[in-house]
Amino acid sequence: MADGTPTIYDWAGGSAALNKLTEVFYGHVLADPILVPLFAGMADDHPRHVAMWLAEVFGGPAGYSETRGGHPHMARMHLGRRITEQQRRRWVELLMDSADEVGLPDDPEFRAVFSYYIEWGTRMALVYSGDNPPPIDAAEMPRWTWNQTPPYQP
Ligand code: HEM
Repeated sequence: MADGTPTIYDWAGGSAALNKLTEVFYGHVLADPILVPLFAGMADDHPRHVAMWLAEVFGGPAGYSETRGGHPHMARMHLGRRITEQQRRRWVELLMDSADEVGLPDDPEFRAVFSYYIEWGTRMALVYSGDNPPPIDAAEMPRWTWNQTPPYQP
């Protein structure tokens, strides 16, 4: 960032860390009875695309917008999937477990901002997946910054 504060992407460990996270996470998703009905047919490169998305949201390279269709494509991928609250909760739970498993930073500031995005993003995915999705092109790519919890750098 301009003032020298690392981006959330950098703090997380960059693309290598996010790819590791999504690889491990979707492994758990495919083994989960509540989530597998939604993901059984997912593309092999789905974990890599979600890692690209997260990188961009958290202040890293804009690869998802440049090569994958940006926010409209992401939103469209959730249309009509009828995600339930139980599935959303499990998705969050498995992602947080995976964050621990792959050793994402566990300082309170990083985890707070990470959870903030994941809570919002999963609720948006549920909204897009339901009966009255918002217009696909109305939203911009979300960009998450530290806000109230800048990293603690002694
Ligand atoms: C912060 C939360 C979320 C993020 C960042 C996210 C991200 C994404 C992205 C980027 C794609 C498109 C990948 C591509 O470009 O091909 C996608 C697709 C998909 N998402 Fe999400 N998602 C979120 C929440 C959820 C939740 C809560 C569910 C269900 C419980 C879900 C189910 C799916 C499914 C089934 C697909 C299609 C997978 C495939 O067939 O390849 N997503 N998601």
